[in-house]
Amino acid sequence: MSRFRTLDDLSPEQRVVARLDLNSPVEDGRVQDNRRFDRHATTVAELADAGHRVALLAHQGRPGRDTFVSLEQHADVLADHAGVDVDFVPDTFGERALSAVRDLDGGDVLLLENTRMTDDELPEKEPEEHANSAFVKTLAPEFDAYVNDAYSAAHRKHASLVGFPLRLPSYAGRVMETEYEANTAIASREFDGDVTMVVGGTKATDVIDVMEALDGKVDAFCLGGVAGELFLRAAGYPVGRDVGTDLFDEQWAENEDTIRDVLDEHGDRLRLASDLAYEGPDGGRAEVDVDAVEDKEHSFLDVGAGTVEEYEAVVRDSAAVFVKGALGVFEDERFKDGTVGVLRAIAETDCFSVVGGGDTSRAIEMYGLDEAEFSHVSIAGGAYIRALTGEPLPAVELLERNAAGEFDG
Ligand SMILES: Nc1ncnc2c1ncn2[C@@H]1O[C@H](COP(=O)(O)OP(=O)(O)O)[C@@H](O)[C@H]1O
Ligand SMILES: O=C(OP(=O)(O)O)[C@H](O)COP(=O)(O)O
Repeated sequence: MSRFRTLDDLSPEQRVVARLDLNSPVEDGRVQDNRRFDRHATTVAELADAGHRVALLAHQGRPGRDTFVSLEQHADVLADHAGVDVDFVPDTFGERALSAVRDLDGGDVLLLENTRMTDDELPEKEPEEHANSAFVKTLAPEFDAYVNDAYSAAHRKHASLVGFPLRLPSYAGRVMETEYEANTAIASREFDGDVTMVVGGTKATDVIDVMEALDGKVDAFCLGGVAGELFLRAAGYPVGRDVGTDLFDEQWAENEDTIRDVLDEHGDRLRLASDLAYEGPDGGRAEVDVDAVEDKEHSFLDVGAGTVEEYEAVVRDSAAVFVKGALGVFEDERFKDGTVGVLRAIAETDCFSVVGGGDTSRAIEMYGLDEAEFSHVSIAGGAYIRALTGEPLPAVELLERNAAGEFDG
């Protein structure tokens, strides 16, 4: 059971300031719709339907990046998903914002401007310091309650995430609640059978951290992606070729010793690819057994058909499966088989399943899998990794401390 309060504990008709994570891809200045809008819409609609006056805080991008844009478009996308009007004010805690907040009636929803456009938001500081920032000190008195729904940003110690619980009664939104429960399940739940982790993607350190942290909790790790190739290299296979990328050699140089140690220590639990896929001479998918690979002759972009079968069998025998990172470059249809094959096996199996990581979970809709067949599809990347590895999430800790009465009076 969670140790924070939820929307079930919120008194009626409150003035609520709610923190969402609407941080999204931006292409040619257009914000791309994605799961984050749909998920947060549940919390927003529930707050509006209950008659609260609702002001929303969220961020987009970081200063200096192309994705650092206003939240004006986000208001419309969110409104479409939530089925309620979402007004927008291009101000976060200045006079225009305060005036719009004071004009809210019960059931109204207002999105304030990108929190990262204020100087107070981004510095990673202790909650006490953030609670004394002009941002938090100005906004907090306008509200009766703070709701944090931004699980996927909960690893950041930013003002809008850790400052308000020192000043207002605080509650987890529905996204925060469900993400927390599913993503900590590997550490907090007992499963009646084997627990499997499917780990891939591009970041070797993510994979290493997860494997080290979950050693006692996981019966089998099925490896793929760039990380899988680096483990194959440690096992003596000449794979992992950089062609115009710095995915392999740089990560190898930085992590070789750790990868070798993990392989020595946990080798009996690791499943490495027995075959790999690459672009053949005719431009189609070609495959080769890892035993037959000549010195870095190909760029491998997926695990091979034999490996997919082996991993599918492991999944079918599991009571719980957690996924972090793709097994191949699934965005290219030729190299989707590993990622999609394993996801399909999970969907068809009656196991507890969590799929995390923004990129990997995109494969679900890209290839027409039914999200409802998974126990949980996380909208978090960095926070999901931290939950899996047991690292604390500062914003969650603040909700817990608030519920424990630490800041009352
Ligand atoms: N062999 C590979 N070579 C290059 N990229 C790969 C390979 N296998 C997987 N990927 C890429 O890994 C990405 C997902 O990696 P990552 O960012 O670590 O995971 P997530 O976003 O799910 O947390 C996918 O977009 C995929 O294209
Ligand atoms: O998208 C986010 O994290 P993610 O890329 O790890 O999923 C969060 O909104 C945090 O954003 P940040 O990594 O710019 O602090």
